[in-house]
Amino acid sequence: MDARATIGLTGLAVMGRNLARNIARHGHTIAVHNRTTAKMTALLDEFGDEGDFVGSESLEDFVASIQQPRAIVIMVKAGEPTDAVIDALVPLLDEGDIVVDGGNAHFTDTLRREQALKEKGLHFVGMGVSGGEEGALNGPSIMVGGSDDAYEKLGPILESIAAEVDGTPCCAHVGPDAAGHFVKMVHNGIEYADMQLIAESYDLLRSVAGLEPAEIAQVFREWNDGDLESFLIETTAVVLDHTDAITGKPFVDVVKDVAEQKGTGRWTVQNALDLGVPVTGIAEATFARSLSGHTEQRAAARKVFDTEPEGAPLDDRDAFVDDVRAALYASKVVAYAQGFDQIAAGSDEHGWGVDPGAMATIWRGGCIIRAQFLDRIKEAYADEPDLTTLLTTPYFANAVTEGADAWRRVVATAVGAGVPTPAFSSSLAYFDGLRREHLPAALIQALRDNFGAHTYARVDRDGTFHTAWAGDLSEVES
Ligand SMILES: NC(=O)C1=CN([C@@H]2O[C@H](COP(=O)(O)OP(=O)(O)OC[C@H]3O[C@@H](n4cnc5c(N)ncnc54)[C@H](OP(=O)(O)O)[C@@H]3O)[C@@H](O)[C@H]2O)C=CC1
Ligand SMILES: O=C(CO)[C@H](O)[C@H](O)COP(=O)(O)O
Repeated sequence: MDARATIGLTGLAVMGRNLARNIARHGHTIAVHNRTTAKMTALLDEFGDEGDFVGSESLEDFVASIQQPRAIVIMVKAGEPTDAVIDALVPLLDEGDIVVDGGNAHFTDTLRREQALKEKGLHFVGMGVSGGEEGALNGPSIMVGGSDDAYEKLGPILESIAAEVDGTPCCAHVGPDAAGHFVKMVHNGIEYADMQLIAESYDLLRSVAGLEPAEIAQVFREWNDGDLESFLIETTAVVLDHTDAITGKPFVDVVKDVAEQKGTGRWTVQNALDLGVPVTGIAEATFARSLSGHTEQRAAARKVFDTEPEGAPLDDRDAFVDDVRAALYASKVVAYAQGFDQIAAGSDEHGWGVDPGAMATIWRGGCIIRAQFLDRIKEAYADEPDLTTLLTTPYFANAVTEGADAWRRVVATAVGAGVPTPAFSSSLAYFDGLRREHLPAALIQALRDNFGAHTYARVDRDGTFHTAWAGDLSEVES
């Protein structure tokens, strides 16, 4: 077998197939393989003339067709399938070869795999890829974790196929081992929050303002001309404008209101709990998907609680629409600020040295959460690399301050009308929690000390104290 491919890719479903075409279109000879051979031959039949592909039916021939040191990208289902492919590949590889997992792996799996392959003299790269089917083909955002040596070989190929914004590729070496998959996980968490906020805006515009989907699509198109400009806002307009061919109804009305999830949002929340980072927007977005799936409970509740709250009539529909826009923007700022907090905390915990400004830079193009305001986040980190929170930087502070009254009116209106807005409400609560001088956490500490002698700190002196609640109420320093 002539080893002429500069890179190999196994796993030719939607993502892998398009990523392989993207690599080939950029002049790299690529070896391709899939467990089920038909996907490989279909790729060559349909798109073989787009570049230089080397197709193999067996994993042995696939590996033999790649120049050493080999770089092999795995694009298969995350979890056990990825382990199965790694286990089959490793015996066929040579020291110094690079195994790249481009799937949505849990970062702890990546830590484990990186360690195991390092012991065999192999590089393991955890690579987050965002952009869906279209991005994979025309330029995704790529978050690479792994050794410097591995990036030295892979970087030029990956940077050539990534999206570009202002001449900068949306691809970065995020840090060692699992840094890339960690950042991709949080990216997906932010994606959950972004989508939930958009969904809540849609619900309010429809249920409270009484707009039809096509009218809401027009609102989203207008919003996309301002600060909210982003892939998801633009895509929402496209989806809301779509009419179902079978029923003639708005497409959104024929889709079951049960949101599924593959795991990255849940992992983000689980990890945030471990790190102690309040990612309230992402958590509420994840729970909202779970709630939508509890169809039996929802049916039972609808039977019992079948009266809609009256709510206050809207005085001015246009003003309400504008309030929803401001609330959406403020809540979105909170969700991103929380996500960046989690990236910083994860990076500290694992010693990855992630540059948050670089993440904002590579998310500006190619990925699902690409948005105009990522330029602002990039600038904020350039001005102050060790930011305490994005929320207090001048641009974002101004955005939430200006939007705060509208945000409160929207949440109050939603509560009055019985329209659930968990992401709007929790983002506002987070903002208020941050900015208040005194939090009721003082009472929680006092209660903990009362029932469990957990101790507390005082506002007026250093030290740790306990009150003898069951005795004479005297205080002792502990
Ligand atoms: N879809 C998307 O928008 C995005 C997906 N991702 C991630 O990229 C990866 C690929 O996603 P996608 O293209 O959607 O495909 P899927 O996640 O649906 O995975 C299908 C691929 O996995 C292969 N596969 C499954 N089990 C095994 C196994 N035990 N051994 C060998 N191969 C196996 C399939 O081979 P076969 O054809 O033989 O069944 C097929 O090539 C996933 O990890 C996904 O999370 C990342 C970003 C976006
Ligand atoms: O990684 C992605 C985009 O960046 C995928 O689209 C992601 O799998 C979507 O997640 P879920 O299916 O949980 O909504």
